[in-house]
Amino acid sequence: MQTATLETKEALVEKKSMLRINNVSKIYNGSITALSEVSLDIPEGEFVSFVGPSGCGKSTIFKIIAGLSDPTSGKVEMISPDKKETVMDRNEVGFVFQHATLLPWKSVLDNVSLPLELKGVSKKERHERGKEVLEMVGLKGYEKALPRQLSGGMQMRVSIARSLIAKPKLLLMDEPFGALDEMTRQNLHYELLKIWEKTGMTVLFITHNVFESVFLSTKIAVMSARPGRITDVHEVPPYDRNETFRSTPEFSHLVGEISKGLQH
Ligand SMILES: Nc1ncnc2c1ncn2[C@@H]1O[C@H](COP(=O)(O)OP(=O)(O)OP(=O)(O)O)[C@@H](O)[C@H]1O
Repeated sequence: MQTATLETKEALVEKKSMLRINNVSKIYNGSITALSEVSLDIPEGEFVSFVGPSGCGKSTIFKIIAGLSDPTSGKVEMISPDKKETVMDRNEVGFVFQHATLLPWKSVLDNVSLPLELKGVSKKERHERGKEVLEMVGLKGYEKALPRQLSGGMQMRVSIARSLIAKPKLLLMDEPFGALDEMTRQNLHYELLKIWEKTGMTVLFITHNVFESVFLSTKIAVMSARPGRITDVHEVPPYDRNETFRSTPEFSHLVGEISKGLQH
């Protein structure tokens, strides 16, 4: 009798798709082709980075996924894990931008709770949940602080906490660490990976930093200059995401491959 090893069994269980980008093109003002026939299938729970030159349409893809912009042709399907039908429910999508965009007059807790306030959730409930997500991003004790009293890295943590409060299934992060210094950025890499592992969310992440993409992702989509196309998709093998990984030959090899792909 043949018995499959654990790895073989796991390989046989195909991961469910969470997002299907089908032949998406986007032409702005009838003349600027930002995206040309972009297709990508993203299984549930993946961490996918998009790297590519400035202006290749990375933010445009995110806007289309979030339903903030319509594709000129093609479609994006988001498959909710909880429901049978294919849905594109904006409530299940969280967004984090490069700048924290916090309201300066509101406390950290009120900033984080804002999405629930807008939905009419009671103060007691949204503050409870706000405290939970602040703890997740390592900001317990800063509930009453104002944004100006925090460093850039801490403000970004608040922004991440705010995106988590509605428990998104899919988190879109558009160069969230681009404005931060290297040490802060690396610390946030660990925090983000912990959150990703704990929540099981699918994360899509835009970055110009190839090292960052290799460190964080399970999959990396490399894009060409305008009109943006996906030219390569790299799978990052499972590994322990710790400091040692950054100095391994596998890490350097992947960084080299992706950097080469970006030059084409
Ligand atoms: N609303 C718009 N109207 C017209 N052109 C636009 C609009 N939004 C984006 N573009 C153009 O579409 C192309 C893709 O823009 P997009 O912001 O998606 O690229 P990107 O890869 O995210 O760039 P960056 O890395 O610099 O942020 C660019 O040439 C941009 O100028």
